[in-house]
Amino acid sequence: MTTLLGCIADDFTGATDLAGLLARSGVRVSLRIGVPETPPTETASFEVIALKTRTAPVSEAVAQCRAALSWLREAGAQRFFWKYCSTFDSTAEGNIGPVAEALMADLGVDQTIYCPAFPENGRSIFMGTLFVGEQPLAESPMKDHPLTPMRDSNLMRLLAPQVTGKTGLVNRLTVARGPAAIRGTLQKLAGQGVAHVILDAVADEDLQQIAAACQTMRLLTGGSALAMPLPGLYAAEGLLPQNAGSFSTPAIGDGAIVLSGSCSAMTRAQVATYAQGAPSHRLDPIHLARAGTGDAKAWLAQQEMNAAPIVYATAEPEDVRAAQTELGTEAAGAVVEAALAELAVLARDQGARRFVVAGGETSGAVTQALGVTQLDIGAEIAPGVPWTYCTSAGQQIALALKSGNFGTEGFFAEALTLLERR
Ligand SMILES: Nc1ncnc2c1ncn2[C@@H]1O[C@H](COP(=O)(O)OP(=O)(O)O)[C@@H](O)[C@H]1O
Ligand SMILES: O=C(O)[C@@H](O)C(=O)COP(=O)(O)O
Repeated sequence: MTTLLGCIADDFTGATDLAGLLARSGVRVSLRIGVPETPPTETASFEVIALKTRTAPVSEAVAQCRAALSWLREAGAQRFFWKYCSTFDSTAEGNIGPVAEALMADLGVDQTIYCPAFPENGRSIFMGTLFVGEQPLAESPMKDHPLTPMRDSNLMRLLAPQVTGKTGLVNRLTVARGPAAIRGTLQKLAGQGVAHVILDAVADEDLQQIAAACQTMRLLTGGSALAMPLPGLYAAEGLLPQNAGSFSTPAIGDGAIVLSGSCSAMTRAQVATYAQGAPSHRLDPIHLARAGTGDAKAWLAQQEMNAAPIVYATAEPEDVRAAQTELGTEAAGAVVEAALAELAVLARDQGARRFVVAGGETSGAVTQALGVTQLDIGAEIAPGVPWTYCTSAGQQIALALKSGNFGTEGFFAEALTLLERR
């Protein structure tokens, strides 16, 4: 099937979030892990390529995203979506802006839009300022993120240093006036040479108006919620074939494991809740760096996968800072990611078939270690977190890749229960 929308996501939880929101429309969404090594053959109307580029060096992120774009164009896509985090997670150099500029250059477009708003999960944008719930981004727990601490809430100030072109804003007052007003302002800004336009959105209705105004643009950028209206809009354009449809859920074995490398406020609460009722093992990055994974592997070997144990490195901000001071930020993250990836493979070999993974970088490491290349999208557990299905070493498995900030306190148990009921 010819691909209508080709999407590139900068991390794995972001990719499943996007795929899940597109799949709400009932269309089949295919998610590839990394840029496929073979040319596109059996493609879906909506293709998402998951990359692990959020904190990669700029040149590497740009090269991977351009390769993904090229594969998606080969699959027939004419329109593209660059998905990044609803909290605009990025470093001072990128990679949101540099990737957008590279994709624009490859597609020959002069302007694109940026809208990370995800109202259902409390992310809204007003006058260019990004809010998490009622707090400006830089006052939210995102200020303490281990890899991308967000210390400014103004999207124009965050984006401007990441791009070479001019930045501008379509504010909420214009967005509320609907697609014609939005298009008019975008054209006016284009006349002033503004290439990178941030759009305010505080509710799903705003995103619907923005998507309707911009659905024919070759490149859109933003959070998953901006893409959610696109299948409906494409159907109204007569672009969606009748048989674009869905996929049937496979049977999955009972063994389960929860792996958490996210240190977000929500994940900390989720780990504390789940660990009260399940076997748990905490990973300490300093111990891992000195002594390796021997203790963790020995603990795991004694666990029944039917008891759905949890292994976590999730820690309070002061403990994360202590590990980073001792090991360096990158090395502290890497040692945890490598340990959780190794344990995921051992758990699979011990019979785990359902994997709940918390954290975007963590999910990338685990999914890659499990040798997964493609995911089908199933039921949504919480807004932006679907169950996904794939094979690993010849076994049918299910993965729930949870963004650090998503879900409520009972998420881990809820995820496993939802799968049991199906
Ligand atoms: N105790 C810890 N100390 C330092 N870094 C940690 C610790 N626990 C996890 N990390 C690292 O923090 C990062 C969390 O990022 P990620 O998995 O993307 O979570 P989130 O989805 O919350 O952003 C990962 O690189 C992880 O390995
Ligand atoms: O847009 C979002 O918030 C998520 O889809 C996302 O990108 C998740 O990133 P992590 O919080 O790093 O898991």
